[in-house]
Amino acid sequence: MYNVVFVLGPPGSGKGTICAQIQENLGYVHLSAGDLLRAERERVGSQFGALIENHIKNGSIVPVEITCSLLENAMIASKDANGFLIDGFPRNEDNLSGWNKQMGGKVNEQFVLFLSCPVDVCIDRCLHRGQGRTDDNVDSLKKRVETYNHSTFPIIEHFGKLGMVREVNSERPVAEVYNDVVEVFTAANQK
Ligand SMILES: Nc1ncnc2c1ncn2[C@@H]1O[C@H](COP(=O)(O)OP(=O)(O)OP(=O)(O)O)[C@@H](O)[C@H]1O
Ligand SMILES: O=c1ccn([C@@H]2O[C@H](COP(=O)(O)O)[C@@H](O)[C@H]2O)c(=O)[nH]1
Ligand SMILES: [Mg+2]
Repeated sequence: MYNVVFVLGPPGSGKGTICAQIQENLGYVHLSAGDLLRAERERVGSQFGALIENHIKNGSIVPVEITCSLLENAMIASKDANGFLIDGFPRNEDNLSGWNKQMGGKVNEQFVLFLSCPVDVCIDRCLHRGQGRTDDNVDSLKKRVETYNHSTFPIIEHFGKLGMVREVNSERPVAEVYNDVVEVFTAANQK
Protein backbone atom coordinates (compact mmCIF):
# COMPACT_ATOMS: atom_id res chain seq x y z
CA MET A 1 0.00 0.00 0.00
CA TYR A 2 1.50 3.34 -1.04
CA ASN A 3 1.07 6.35 1.28
CA VAL A 4 -0.20 9.25 -0.76
CA VAL A 5 -0.62 12.95 -0.01
CA PHE A 6 -2.43 15.05 -2.62
CA VAL A 7 -1.05 18.59 -2.87
CA LEU A 8 -3.52 21.07 -4.33
CA GLY A 9 -3.87 24.84 -4.64
CA PRO A 10 -4.11 27.50 -7.36
CA PRO A 11 -1.47 27.72 -10.10
CA GLY A 12 1.59 29.34 -8.56
CA SER A 13 0.56 28.71 -4.95
CA GLY A 14 3.94 27.04 -4.34
CA LYS A 15 3.09 23.33 -4.62
CA GLY A 16 6.29 22.40 -6.47
CA THR A 17 8.46 24.54 -4.18
CA ILE A 18 7.11 23.00 -0.98
CA CYS A 19 7.04 19.45 -2.35
CA ALA A 20 10.73 19.69 -3.28
CA GLN A 21 11.56 20.56 0.34
CA ILE A 22 9.36 17.80 1.77
CA GLN A 23 10.98 15.30 -0.58
CA GLU A 24 14.43 16.45 0.51
CA ASN A 25 13.70 16.25 4.24
CA LEU A 26 10.89 13.76 4.85
CA GLY A 27 11.56 11.01 2.33
CA TYR A 28 8.36 11.37 0.36
CA VAL A 29 8.80 11.21 -3.41
CA HIS A 30 7.48 14.26 -5.25
CA LEU A 31 5.38 13.45 -8.30
CA SER A 32 4.12 16.54 -10.09
CA ALA A 33 1.37 15.51 -12.50
CA GLY A 34 2.17 18.61 -14.59
CA ASP A 35 5.88 17.72 -14.75
CA LEU A 36 5.04 14.13 -15.75
CA LEU A 37 2.76 15.43 -18.51
CA ARG A 38 5.44 17.86 -19.73
CA ALA A 39 7.97 14.99 -19.82
CA GLU A 40 5.51 12.83 -21.76
CA ARG A 41 4.92 15.74 -24.15
CA GLU A 42 8.69 15.81 -24.87
CA ARG A 43 9.14 12.02 -25.10
CA VAL A 44 10.12 10.95 -28.60
CA GLY A 45 7.45 8.62 -29.96
CA SER A 46 4.71 9.68 -27.55
CA GLN A 47 1.31 9.61 -29.19
CA PHE A 48 0.04 12.19 -26.69
CA GLY A 49 2.49 15.08 -27.20
CA ALA A 50 0.19 17.36 -29.20
CA LEU A 51 -2.87 16.57 -27.10
CA ILE A 52 -0.99 17.33 -23.87
CA GLU A 53 0.42 20.62 -25.19
CA ASN A 54 -3.05 21.67 -26.32
CA HIS A 55 -4.47 21.08 -22.84
CA ILE A 56 -1.54 22.77 -21.11
CA LYS A 57 -1.80 25.94 -23.22
CA ASN A 58 -5.55 26.08 -22.67
CA GLY A 59 -5.34 25.32 -18.98
CA SER A 60 -7.71 22.42 -19.52
CA ILE A 61 -7.34 18.96 -18.08
CA VAL A 62 -5.76 15.97 -19.82
CA PRO A 63 -7.87 12.76 -19.82
CA VAL A 64 -7.32 10.89 -16.59
CA GLU A 65 -6.18 7.62 -18.20
CA ILE A 66 -3.03 9.37 -19.43
CA THR A 67 -2.21 11.22 -16.21
CA CYS A 68 -3.05 8.36 -13.90
CA SER A 69 -0.89 5.89 -15.85
CA LEU A 70 2.06 8.30 -15.69
CA LEU A 71 1.55 8.64 -11.93
CA GLU A 72 1.21 4.91 -11.33
CA ASN A 73 4.31 4.12 -13.42
CA ALA A 74 6.29 6.72 -11.47
CA MET A 75 5.10 5.22 -8.19
CA ILE A 76 6.10 1.72 -9.28
CA ALA A 77 9.54 3.07 -10.22
CA SER A 78 10.03 4.39 -6.64
CA LYS A 79 8.26 1.66 -4.73
CA ASP A 80 10.52 1.89 -1.65
CA ALA A 81 9.52 5.50 -0.87
CA ASN A 82 7.94 6.45 2.49
CA GLY A 83 5.12 7.94 0.49
CA PHE A 84 4.26 10.05 -2.50
CA LEU A 85 3.39 13.72 -2.87
CA ILE A 86 0.96 13.86 -5.75
CA ASP A 87 1.25 17.50 -6.80
CA GLY A 88 -1.53 19.05 -8.88
CA PHE A 89 -3.83 16.03 -9.09
CA PRO A 90 -6.76 15.21 -8.90
CA ARG A 91 -7.95 18.37 -10.66
CA ASN A 92 -11.54 17.52 -11.54
CA GLU A 93 -14.23 14.86 -11.07
CA ASP A 94 -12.98 12.82 -14.02
CA ASN A 95 -9.49 12.75 -12.42
CA LEU A 96 -10.92 11.67 -9.09
CA SER A 97 -13.13 8.90 -10.41
CA GLY A 98 -10.40 7.63 -12.78
CA TRP A 99 -7.88 7.59 -9.92
CA ASN A 100 -10.31 5.72 -7.66
CA LYS A 101 -10.94 3.17 -10.41
CA GLN A 102 -7.25 2.62 -11.20
CA MET A 103 -5.66 3.10 -7.76
CA GLY A 104 -8.42 2.26 -5.29
CA GLY A 105 -7.15 -0.46 -2.93
CA LYS A 106 -3.51 0.21 -3.89
CA VAL A 107 -3.01 3.45 -1.93
CA ASN A 108 -3.46 4.89 1.54
CA GLU A 109 -4.60 8.49 1.04
CA GLN A 110 -3.22 10.25 4.14
CA PHE A 111 -4.55 13.79 3.60
CA VAL A 112 -4.83 16.63 1.13
CA LEU A 113 -2.40 19.51 1.59
CA PHE A 114 -4.17 22.64 0.38
CA LEU A 115 -1.85 25.58 -0.24
CA SER A 116 -4.12 28.61 -0.24
CA CYS A 117 -3.00 31.87 -1.76
CA PRO A 118 -4.82 34.81 -3.37
CA VAL A 119 -5.08 34.44 -7.14
CA ASP A 120 -3.47 37.82 -7.94
CA VAL A 121 -0.37 36.80 -5.95
CA CYS A 122 -0.30 33.42 -7.69
CA ILE A 123 -0.55 34.95 -11.17
CA ASP A 124 2.25 37.38 -10.41
CA ARG A 125 4.45 34.49 -9.23
CA CYS A 126 3.79 32.49 -12.42
CA LEU A 127 4.53 35.49 -14.64
CA HIS A 128 7.90 35.86 -12.91
CA ARG A 129 8.72 32.15 -12.61
CA GLY A 130 11.21 32.29 -15.47
CA GLN A 131 11.03 28.61 -16.44
CA GLY A 132 9.84 29.23 -19.98
CA ARG A 133 6.58 27.34 -19.47
CA THR A 134 4.23 27.69 -22.43
CA ASP A 135 1.35 28.36 -20.01
CA ASP A 136 2.97 31.12 -17.92
CA ASN A 137 1.37 33.94 -19.90
CA VAL A 138 -1.67 36.11 -19.19
CA ASP A 139 -4.02 34.27 -21.58
CA SER A 140 -3.20 30.76 -20.36
CA LEU A 141 -3.18 31.90 -16.73
CA LYS A 142 -6.73 33.27 -17.05
CA LYS A 143 -7.86 29.87 -18.28
CA ARG A 144 -5.87 27.98 -15.64
CA VAL A 145 -7.43 30.04 -12.86
CA GLU A 146 -10.90 29.48 -14.34
CA THR A 147 -10.28 25.72 -14.44
CA TYR A 148 -9.00 25.84 -10.87
CA ASN A 149 -12.09 27.72 -9.65
CA HIS A 150 -14.64 25.65 -11.54
CA SER A 151 -13.13 22.17 -11.47
CA THR A 152 -10.35 21.84 -8.88
CA PHE A 153 -11.66 23.83 -5.94
CA PRO A 154 -14.79 21.60 -5.79
CA ILE A 155 -12.47 18.59 -5.46
CA ILE A 156 -10.77 20.26 -2.48
CA GLU A 157 -14.23 20.89 -1.02
CA HIS A 158 -15.11 17.24 -1.59
CA PHE A 159 -12.05 16.12 0.40
CA GLY A 160 -12.89 18.79 2.99
CA LYS A 161 -16.24 17.13 3.64
CA LEU A 162 -14.32 13.90 4.31
CA GLY A 163 -12.16 15.73 6.90
CA MET A 164 -9.03 15.16 4.82
CA VAL A 165 -7.93 18.73 4.02
CA ARG A 166 -5.04 20.43 5.81
CA GLU A 167 -4.93 24.06 4.67
CA VAL A 168 -1.75 26.12 4.87
CA ASN A 169 -1.63 29.78 3.86
CA SER A 170 1.10 29.95 1.20
CA GLU A 171 1.02 33.69 0.67
CA ARG A 172 3.80 33.95 3.29
CA PRO A 173 7.57 33.47 2.82
CA VAL A 174 8.55 29.92 1.83
CA ALA A 175 10.26 29.15 5.17
CA GLU A 176 7.08 29.99 7.10
CA VAL A 177 4.90 27.95 4.78
CA TYR A 178 7.32 25.03 5.00
CA ASN A 179 7.34 25.07 8.84
CA ASP A 180 3.56 24.80 8.94
CA VAL A 181 3.59 22.06 6.32
CA VAL A 182 6.09 20.03 8.34
CA GLU A 183 3.75 20.29 11.35
CA VAL A 184 0.96 18.88 9.24
CA PHE A 185 3.12 15.92 8.17
CA THR A 186 4.34 15.33 11.72
CA ALA A 187 0.80 15.23 13.05
CA ALA A 188 -0.35 12.89 10.28
CA ASN A 189 2.52 10.48 10.78
CA GLN A 190 2.05 10.33 14.58
CA LYS A 191 -1.33 8.65 14.14
N1 LIG B 1 5.89 31.29 -0.54
C1 LIG B 1 6.36 31.85 -1.66
N2 LIG B 1 6.65 33.16 -1.69
C2 LIG B 1 7.13 33.74 -2.83
N3 LIG B 1 7.34 33.07 -3.99
C3 LIG B 1 7.08 31.76 -4.00
C4 LIG B 1 6.57 31.08 -2.86
N4 LIG B 1 6.38 29.77 -3.18
C5 LIG B 1 6.75 29.65 -4.47
N5 LIG B 1 7.17 30.83 -4.96
C6 LIG B 1 7.62 31.12 -6.34
O1 LIG B 1 6.44 31.18 -7.14
C7 LIG B 1 6.62 30.51 -8.39
C8 LIG B 1 5.62 29.37 -8.49
O2 LIG B 1 5.94 28.39 -7.51
P1 LIG B 1 5.71 26.85 -7.79
O3 LIG B 1 6.26 26.49 -9.12
O4 LIG B 1 6.22 26.12 -6.61
O5 LIG B 1 4.11 26.82 -7.81
P2 LIG B 1 3.10 25.68 -8.24
O6 LIG B 1 1.97 25.72 -7.27
O7 LIG B 1 3.81 24.39 -8.41
O8 LIG B 1 2.62 26.25 -9.63
P3 LIG B 1 1.94 25.46 -10.85
O9 LIG B 1 0.60 25.02 -10.38
O10 LIG B 1 1.84 26.51 -11.91
O11 LIG B 1 2.84 24.32 -11.22
C9 LIG B 1 8.08 30.06 -8.42
O12 LIG B 1 8.84 31.04 -9.07
C10 LIG B 1 8.47 30.00 -6.93
O13 LIG B 1 9.84 30.24 -6.72
O1 LIG C 1 -3.32 16.24 -13.31
C1 LIG C 1 -3.05 17.11 -14.15
C2 LIG C 1 -1.99 18.02 -13.95
C3 LIG C 1 -1.74 18.96 -14.91
N1 LIG C 1 -2.46 19.00 -16.05
C4 LIG C 1 -2.17 19.98 -17.11
O2 LIG C 1 -0.87 20.52 -16.95
C5 LIG C 1 -0.94 21.92 -16.73
C6 LIG C 1 0.15 22.37 -15.83
O3 LIG C 1 0.01 21.78 -14.55
P1 LIG C 1 0.86 22.33 -13.30
O4 LIG C 1 0.32 21.61 -12.11
O5 LIG C 1 0.59 23.78 -13.26
O6 LIG C 1 2.28 22.01 -13.58
C7 LIG C 1 -2.36 22.17 -16.24
O7 LIG C 1 -2.82 23.49 -16.44
C8 LIG C 1 -3.13 21.16 -17.08
O8 LIG C 1 -3.33 21.62 -18.39
C9 LIG C 1 -3.50 18.12 -16.23
O9 LIG C 1 -4.20 18.14 -17.27
N2 LIG C 1 -3.75 17.19 -15.28
MG1 LIG D 1 3.98 23.13 -10.09
